[in-house]
Amino acid sequence: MTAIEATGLRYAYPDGTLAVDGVDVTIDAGERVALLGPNGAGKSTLLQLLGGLVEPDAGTVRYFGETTDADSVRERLSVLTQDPAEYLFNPTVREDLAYGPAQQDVSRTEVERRVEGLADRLDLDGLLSKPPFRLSGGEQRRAALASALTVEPDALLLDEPVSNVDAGNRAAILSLLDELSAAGVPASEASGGSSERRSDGVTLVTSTPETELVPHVADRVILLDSAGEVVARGSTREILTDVDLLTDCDLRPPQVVRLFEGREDVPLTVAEARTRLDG
Ligand SMILES: Nc1ncnc2c1ncn2[C@@H]1O[C@H](COP(=O)(O)OP(=O)(O)OP(=O)(O)O)[C@@H](O)[C@H]1O
Repeated sequence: MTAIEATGLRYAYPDGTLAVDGVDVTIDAGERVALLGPNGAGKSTLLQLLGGLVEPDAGTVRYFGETTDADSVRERLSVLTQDPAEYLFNPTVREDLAYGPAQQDVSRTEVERRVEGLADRLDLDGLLSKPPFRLSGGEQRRAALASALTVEPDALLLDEPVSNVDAGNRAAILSLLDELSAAGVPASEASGGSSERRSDGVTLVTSTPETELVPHVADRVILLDSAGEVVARGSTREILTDVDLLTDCDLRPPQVVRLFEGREDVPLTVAEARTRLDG
């Protein structure tokens, strides 16, 4: 099944800046895709168009093969922009995390279970009773991510999910995303709950200018250049090992790729490199 199918997307900001021009994107259910490109390439704009937060000037986006009305699938689609304040508007972090599922037909006990489970996974336990505007920038990002996950979406669109997040929390976020996409296990179940298991993993679309992040969140890459054109599509391996292509797009290839450049089976991550060196 197709999770998101976009054709001919075009969007110009009111000042005339053409951010996305004629982009087609098809993302299958359960896929992990990265929108990779330098600053200003149009990744955030494209992500917001795909998530139905912004109306395109031209083109359409179809969700789950069913509808072009993003609002009718809001329960299945979570979009996390770069601005945590868009998700944190209640008096406390706990209420922010509970807000999404509370709008749906989810029991109070289940809402509470999801909130506690995600707070535990994302190191927010001690912050639940705080007003969100009193959190640090990195804490706000984690709280916003948690609030996007408490609805247990089928598709998750994330704009630079680990920017401004420290190493420990980055690892926690990546491991949570890995579980969600790999097995489709809702986060609350991962922390000991009992909700139903999805047959597919969560569809994950991540926008980032960071090549090092891509192997952790995507199996496929849509590469944009600084002019906002889609210049390549391919597997994470194909794109990340093409050093010239990345450099032409003003992106830095992963350090480990540079280190092993020209050899067979270039590792994409330090963990892969270590396995190779040990093996
Ligand atoms: N509100 C706005 N008004 C006018 N132009 C904008 C606005 N927001 C973004 N742009 C422009 O649209 C283009 C695409 O911006 P976008 O934020 O989508 O890029 P990006 O690839 O996400 O960049 P970054 O990696 O820096 O987040 C850029 O040229 C940017 O200057």
